Amino acid sequence: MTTIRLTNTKTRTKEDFVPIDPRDVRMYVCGPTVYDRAHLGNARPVIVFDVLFRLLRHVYGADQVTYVRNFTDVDDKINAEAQRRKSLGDPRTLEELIRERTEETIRWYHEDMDALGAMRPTMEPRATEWIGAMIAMIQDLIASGHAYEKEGHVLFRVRSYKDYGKLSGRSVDDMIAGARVEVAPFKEDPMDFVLWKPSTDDLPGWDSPWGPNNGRGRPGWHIECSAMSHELLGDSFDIHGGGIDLQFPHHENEIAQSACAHPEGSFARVWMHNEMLQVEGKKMSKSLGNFFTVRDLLDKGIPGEVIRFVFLSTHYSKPMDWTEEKARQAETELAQWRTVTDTVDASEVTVDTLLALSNDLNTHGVLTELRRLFRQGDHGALKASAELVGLLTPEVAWDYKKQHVMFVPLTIYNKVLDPIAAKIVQAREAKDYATSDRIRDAVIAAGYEVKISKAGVEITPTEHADPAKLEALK
Ligand SMILES: Nc1ncnc2c1ncn2[C@@H]1O[C@H](COP(=O)(O)OP(=O)(O)OP(=O)(O)O)[C@@H](O)[C@H]1O
Ligand SMILES: [Zn+2]
Repeated sequence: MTTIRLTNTKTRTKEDFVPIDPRDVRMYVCGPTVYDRAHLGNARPVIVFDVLFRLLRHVYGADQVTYVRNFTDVDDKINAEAQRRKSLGDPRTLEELIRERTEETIRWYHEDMDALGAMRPTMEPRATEWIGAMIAMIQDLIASGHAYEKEGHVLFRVRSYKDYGKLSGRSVDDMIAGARVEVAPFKEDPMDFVLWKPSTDDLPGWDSPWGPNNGRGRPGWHIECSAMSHELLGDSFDIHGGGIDLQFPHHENEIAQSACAHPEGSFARVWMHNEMLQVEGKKMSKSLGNFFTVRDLLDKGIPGEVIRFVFLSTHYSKPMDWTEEKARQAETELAQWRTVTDTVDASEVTVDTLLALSNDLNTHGVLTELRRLFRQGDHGALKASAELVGLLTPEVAWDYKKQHVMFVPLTIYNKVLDPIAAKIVQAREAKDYATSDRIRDAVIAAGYEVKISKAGVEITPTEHADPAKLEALK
């Protein structure tokens, strides 16, 4: 059986992945807070963990892998949007408006992530459906001295958990010095974080054992993931994932809660974090306002498969940018691959594809292998290997005869252009620059742009392109 190796953030090393139970491999990934459309950065963990899900299914069997990704549907940002609608005169109750907001956001999320070819996780629990489990877990934490109630709030006593900070490699004192921890009168220690907080009558709330008004309140964000992962995956499971921005405090807090409530278990064995999609060196985020949504790109006509390809071209552990140039190149390659695999049956995933992917999800290496298969004309293997990373599948099919990313309206003249590009490369390799220049000039005269670089020769039609003039050059 293939050995998968994954970089475990907890140990900071690449480790052989050994599932607790190979017949039931279990993964939890922190999902979105459903208050608005997903931005392109939010799509990165979806694609990264979709690729891992596909690999696990390939290695252990499609029915032997459970992937849970939650929806956080209780949050101040959701309430704020509902309140905004109410203030604009919507006659419905705040509860109805909140429900409407979360429902529509979940629907959008599914539509957008489906368009990127991401498989739906096995289970997608909503926080509001698991409040009972959260309350029970908080009660256990209070009973064992790891949490306390004060003024209707319940707080986790961070100093009661000696390993706090291990995941992110920080000491509690460093964290206090460096972090934006909220100092509040109801906290014994500034590091303590909220497990439960009171709710007013007009905001979403559930009865609880804590505080006045039947303890009407709502859970803190961190306890949601600890409770839902425990309910659905048990005391110990294999992989926990999310973006690196969640490592501290969210994941640190999840670990503290789960380890203290279920000391008999090991919670997640492997922690994996994807790096950020950036815009000019900064994390793409709602709060910085430097974002565009997945839907913006799809509406521009950029195929979801192209977006997926661009993400796969950078390793998940490296920051990356979105550029139109990357999208254009991705589209060109995918169009070529789709042209040759369209009527071909998938054969077998190649050994090199599996080796690259099993090596800590080296998706860039997989693309290199796919290029090799394309060049060698091994189209059945190209299709099978591409499908393993969610490319060339029917779910993300698009009209590849039409160009989408460039704004010049054109068809892709691969069949003519490829042999001409190859001739230029051959002439240059033979140092016959007179011939390569002659062909290049003729191609330009036919209305094409020619880019020659170390990576190869790229010919793209301009709006004046006249394919008939190329026939003689073939
Ligand atoms: N720029 C980014 N690049 C990669 N992953 C990201 C980026 N921004 C958020 N994520 C990830 O998206 C997932 C959903 O996060 P969440 O719903 O908390 O995001 P958000 O609150 O909409 O984002 P923001 O960080 O923009 O406020 C998390 O796994 C998070 O790590
Ligand atoms: Zn989480």
